[in-house]
Amino acid sequence: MAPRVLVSDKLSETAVQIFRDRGVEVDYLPDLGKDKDALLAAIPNYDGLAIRSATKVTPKIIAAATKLKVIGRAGIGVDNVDIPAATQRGIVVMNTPFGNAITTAEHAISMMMALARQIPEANASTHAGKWEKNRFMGVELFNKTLGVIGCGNIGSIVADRALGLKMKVIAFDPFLSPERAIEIGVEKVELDEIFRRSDFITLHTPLTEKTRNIIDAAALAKCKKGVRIINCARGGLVVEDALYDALKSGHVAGAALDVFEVEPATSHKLFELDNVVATPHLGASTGEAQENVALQVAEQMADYLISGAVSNALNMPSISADEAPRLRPFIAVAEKLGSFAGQLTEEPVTGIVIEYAGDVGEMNTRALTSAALSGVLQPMLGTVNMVSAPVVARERGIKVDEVKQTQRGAYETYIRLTVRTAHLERSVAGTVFSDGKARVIQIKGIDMEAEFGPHMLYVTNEDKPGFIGALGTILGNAGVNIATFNLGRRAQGGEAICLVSIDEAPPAEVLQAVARLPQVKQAKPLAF
Ligand SMILES: NC(=O)c1ccc[n+]([C@@H]2O[C@H](COP(=O)([O-])OP(=O)(O)OC[C@H]3O[C@@H](n4cnc5c(N)ncnc54)[C@H](O)[C@@H]3O)[C@@H](O)[C@H]2O)c1
Ligand SMILES: O=C(O)[C@H](O)COP(=O)(O)O
Repeated sequence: MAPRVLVSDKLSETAVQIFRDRGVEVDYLPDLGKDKDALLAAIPNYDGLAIRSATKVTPKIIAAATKLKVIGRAGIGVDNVDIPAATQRGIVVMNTPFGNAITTAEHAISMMMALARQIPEANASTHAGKWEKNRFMGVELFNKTLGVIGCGNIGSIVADRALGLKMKVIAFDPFLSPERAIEIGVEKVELDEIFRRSDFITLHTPLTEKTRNIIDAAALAKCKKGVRIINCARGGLVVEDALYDALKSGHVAGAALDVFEVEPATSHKLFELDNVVATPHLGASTGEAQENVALQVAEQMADYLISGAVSNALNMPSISADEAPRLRPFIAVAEKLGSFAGQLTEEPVTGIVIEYAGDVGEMNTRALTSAALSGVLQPMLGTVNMVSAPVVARERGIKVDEVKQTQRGAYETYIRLTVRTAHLERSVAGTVFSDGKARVIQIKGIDMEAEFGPHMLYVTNEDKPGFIGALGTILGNAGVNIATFNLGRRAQGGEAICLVSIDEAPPAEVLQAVARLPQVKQAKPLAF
C-alpha cells in the first residue's frame, strides 16, 4: 500500500506534486495544523506529516500518531516538534537546514532598515494623506555597530550584508571560532560587549534553554541608550515585558520583531508602541525560500517512506537502507562519544580527531564521523544533524581528521574521539560489545568500562581515600539513586575519573556539594 502523507501547513504545491510523482499519497490541508482537535483526529491515518511552524506536534499528537514514521519540517526551527517524544515512538524528524537562510537574513536586514528610517510609520502617515516630513528623522547605518547574537547560517549572511552597508559587525556565538570570525569579517566578542557597544542588535540563535530570555531587563540596562533590536529568530529570546518597558522609557529606540513568545500574536501590548515594527513570522516567506524547502522536504520524506534512506534527520543518523542494520550500533556509539566530549567543552572547538581501529575501520566511517561531529556540536547548536554537522564544522573552521587502522587491539572495535580547543585536548574512546550496547572504555587515556545512561555524573578527582564514600553519601542524602558506578585512575594516588549513571538529572546543589569535596577537580552532569 502506498504511504500516505498529510501536509498540515501552507507549503508550495511543488511538495504535493513531488509526493505524487514519487508514488506517495498526499492530503494537502494547509489549515489543519492550526486546529489541534482536527489534527489529533486525522493523524492516526498518516505515515508522514509535512509541516512549517504553525502545526504544533505535541506529545499528545505523537501518542495518537500510531502509523506515523516521519515528520518533515519545511524550514529550519523544530521547536514546534517534541523531538524526544517523536524519537521515543521511532518517528524520524527531519528539517531543511539551509533552504530559507538567505531569505531570513534579508528579512532581518529589511527590518533593520525599516527601524532606522521608520518606514512603516512614515508609510502609514503618508497613505493617510499627511505629509509629515519633519516627524520622521532617521539614523544612518553607515559606521554603526551591529551586534549579531548567533553567527551560524543566517547570522553570518546578515553579517555579510551589513558589512556591505559599511557597518561594523561584532558577533557573540560560543561556537564561532576566531578563524571563522576573521574569515567572515566580524569581531568575535563576549555577550556583554554586544550589549555595551551595539547600535543595533540582531538575534540569530535557536531557542534553547541557554538562549531563552538572552535579552532580559538586565541585558537591556547594559545596552547603549538608543539601541535598536531586531528579532527574526524566535520569540522567547527577548523578554517582551522588559523590552516594552525599555521602549516606553526611550532607553531602547526601536524594536523590529518577526517572532513572538505566543504565535499567532494577534494582540500585544508592544503593538501600542510607534517604535515597534512587527511582521507575522515572515522571515522565510519568499517564493524562492518556499520552493527550496518544499522541494527538499518532499524529496526527503518520499526517500524515507519508500526506500528507508534518511537525510537531514535530527534524531536519526543518515544512512542508506542497505547499511542500516550493521552500522546502527556504531553510529550510536560515535554520536554518544561526540556528545560526551561536546557536553564537556565550553569554548570554541578547533579540531576533532576520530580514530577507528579493528572491524569498524572497514565500515562506512564517513557516516560514523558525521555522527560523532553531530554529537560534539549538538549540545551547543541544538538543530545540527548528521548531514549538516560536517558542513557546520567546516564553516566554523573546525579541523576534522579521520584515522583508520584495521588491526585489532584489546577490543574487536575501538573508536577514539579527541576534541581540541585553544586551551585543551580531551579524548574519549568507546566500543560496541556483542550485546550491541555502547561502552565508554577510556577517558583522557584512563581505562574504564561504563555503559552510557540517560543521566550521568562525570567527576575528575585525585585518587585519595574517602572520595567514593563521600560522593555516595551526597547522592544518597539527596535521594539520587545510583544505577552504575565506574572508576578509573592513571596511577595510584594520581588523576582519577568517576562516571556515575544516576536515575535522574543531578540537582544543582548536589553538583555543588560534589564539586566542594576536597579530592574533586571537576563535576559535570551529562545526558544521553
Ligand atoms: N523568522 C523566521 O522565519 C526564521 C526563519 C529561519 C530560521 N529562523 C530561526 O533562526 C534560527 C537560526 O537559524 P540558522 O539557520 O542560522 O541556525 P544555525 O544553527 O546555522 O545558527 C545558530 C547559531 O546560534 C549559535 N548559538 C547557539 N547557542 C548560542 C548561544 N547561547 N549564544 C549565542 N549563539 C548561540 C550557534 O553556535 C549557531 O552558530 C533558527 O533556529 C530558527 O529558530 C527563523
Ligand atoms: O525556522 C524556520 O524555518 C522559520 O521560522 C520559518 O517558519 P515558517 O516555515 O513557519 O515560515
